Parts: sequence; structure tokens; C-alpha cells
Amino acid sequence: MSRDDGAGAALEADVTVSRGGGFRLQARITAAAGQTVAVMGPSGAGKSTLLGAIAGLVELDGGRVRLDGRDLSGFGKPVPASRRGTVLLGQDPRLFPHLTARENVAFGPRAAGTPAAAARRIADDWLDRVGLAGAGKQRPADLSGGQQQRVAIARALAASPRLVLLDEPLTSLDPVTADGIRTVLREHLNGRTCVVVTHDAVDAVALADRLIVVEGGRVAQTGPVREVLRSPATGFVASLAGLNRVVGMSRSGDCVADGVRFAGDSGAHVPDGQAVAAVFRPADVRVAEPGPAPDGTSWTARITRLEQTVAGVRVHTEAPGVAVDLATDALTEADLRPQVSISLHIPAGRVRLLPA
Ligand SMILES: Nc1ncnc2c1ncn2[C@@H]1O[C@H](COP(=O)(O)OP(=O)(O)OP(=O)(O)O)[C@@H](O)[C@H]1O
Repeated sequence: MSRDDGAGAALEADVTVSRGGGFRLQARITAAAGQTVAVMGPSGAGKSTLLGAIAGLVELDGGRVRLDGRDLSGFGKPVPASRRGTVLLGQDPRLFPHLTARENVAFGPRAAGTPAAAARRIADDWLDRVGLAGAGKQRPADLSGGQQQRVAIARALAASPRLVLLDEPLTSLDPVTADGIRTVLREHLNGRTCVVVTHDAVDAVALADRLIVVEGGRVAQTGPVREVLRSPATGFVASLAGLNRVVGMSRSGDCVADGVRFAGDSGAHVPDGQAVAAVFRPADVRVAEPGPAPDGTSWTARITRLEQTVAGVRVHTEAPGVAVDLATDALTEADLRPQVSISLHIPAGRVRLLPA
């Protein structure tokens, strides 16, 4: 936990929000005091709407937002955003351009009644903690995007919020800068209650205890981050985790989809005739010799498209829809073009079966 702050407040939000175009968010999100929860979902799923509803910036149609049991949403008389004890930090640092970095960070403590000299000390301390010691006199225009985002984090945390809301705080930064800021966030979110919206599973793993996946305005899956990513309940979650998820019917402990049998691990037993998902890594699929494999687990599929990757190429096939990662040295002999059929195979023990 950071030195000068108490633990954050427990969040319990159950919100219904209607937007234009028939979109409706109906989601429940909780975070224990001091816990960071990541929210992921496709574009337009309602993630920003959810943060806005918690922050008091978006009006609720139903439900409530509670912090440490106190209802902030009281219909007709919601607690205004500025008095909720929450801070919302987005992609854009939105610093006050006419104030120095120090004045930006001191803003929250000053607004809370801290005398000027003490607020300046707090600001300098926070600038130091986010790696910007000595930058206090600079104005935002003199700082890089990454430095501005550090100031924004310092400004948000110097206000001693009970709940921190982050909306894709690393999206507009280059990978190296994002990595530095991720480290700052990991260090300083420790012990605070935080909800972080992100498109990057790396952020979820690095920053959060739990993951909530929102799709089409509803919670599609929730649980400890690695558990959710390891056992994707939807195609979107599988894509986040970089996994194939093929849905078929269970037969004799395997998953059969589009006539292809995916041999399940011996540990899972799903009764015959139920919907089941075969989950496996694209790198675990191999190009096989044409013709049936001795264990009957190879199949032929048509290539739909090829995607260059750093290590080689990702081949997408249909019926069933599977992604296959091939390293550069495996490419030389294979005829890989859209519309061409290839034989594929997965070595035993690489497929997990999950109820679908
Ligand atoms: N201010 C607004 N007024 C009306 N509709 C809105 C408003 N903001 C968002 N919406 C709509 O609400 C839905 C959810 O949008 P939201 O921005 O919450 O999604 P998101 O998951 O955060 O998406 P992204 O990942 O693209 O930021 C979308 O259909 C969007 O068009």
C-alpha cells in the first residue's frame, strides 16, 4: 500500500443504463477494498458507460452504486461526481495546460483544503514517485505524452481517492512508454480499489486481481484474471487469451465440430451430446501429412486468410474455424494460400474441453 493512504473503499455497482440506438448496459461489478478489477470487452460493449455510471457522469436508469455500503446513486439526488471520492483517468491526460506539473498535482489536495505549502510537498512527493522528480515547474506542453500521463496519474492519486477508475490509460502510448507507466500503476494501485478498462490482456494480468468481460452490455464472464483467460467462455475471451475455441458436441470424451474430432484431455468428462468447447493454442496445431493420422485426429481445412506474425505466419481456416501459428522455418514446404486445403493435427494432450 502507498504510504499516505488508507485502503480504498469496497465497490458494489449494479447498473442499468440505456443509450441511443437501443444499447442497454445491465451489469454488476464488485471490487473488494484494495482490489483492482479489470474490465474488458469488444468495442461498443459498454465499458466506458460502466465507468461513467460508477463515476456519476452517466445517469442510471436503474440499479445503484455503493462505496463502502453507502449508496451514491440515490435516485433524484445522486452524489455528484466531484464528491464521490472517485477519480477517472482516461487515455488523454487532460492536464490543466496553464498550470505547472506541480500545480496540476497539488490541485486535488488544495481543493480538499490542504494549505498551499503542504499541497506543494505532496505534489513533489507524487511527482517523485511517478519518476518525474524535478519536472514540477514544467507545463504540460513541455512534457512528452508519457510524462503527461505520469503527471495525470500523480494528480489522480494525490487526491487520495477511495476508488480509482482508469479508462484505457495506456492505449495511446508506445509499448516502451506503456510498459513504464504500467509499472508505475502496478506499484501505486497496490492497496487501492480500482477498476481499469483495457483492451490488452497484458494490462489485466499485470494490474488486476479479477477480470470482468462485458459483451453487448452484459457480463459475459468473470473471475480471477488468469482463470478467465485460461477457460474462455466466449469467442471474444478466447481471442483475448490468444486461444482457439471451437464449439461442437461431446462424443466419447471428445469434442466433434464440423466432422473433426478434437481429443479432450482425460481429466474432463462431459456427457455425450452436450455442447462443448475445445480450447487450444494456435501454436499447438501442426501441419500434418495428407491422409488420416494414425490416431484419427488430423483433419483437412480450407485456408481463409493468412496473417503475418513476428515469428512467422498465422493461418486461418474454416469448418472448423481455427487459427494455426506456423514459425518461419515451418513454412518452406507448405503451400499456404487462401482457398488451398491443408491437413492439420494437434498432438495429444493439447486440447482442453470446457462446457459451452
Ligand atoms: N454519450 C453517449 N450518448 C449516446 N450513446 C452513447 C454515448 N456514449 C456511448 N454511447 C453508446 O453506448 C454504447 C456503448 O459505448 P461505450 O463507449 O460504453 O462502449 P465501450 O465498450 O467503452 O467501447 P470502446 O471500447 O470502443 O471505447 C455504444 O453503442 C455507444 O454508441
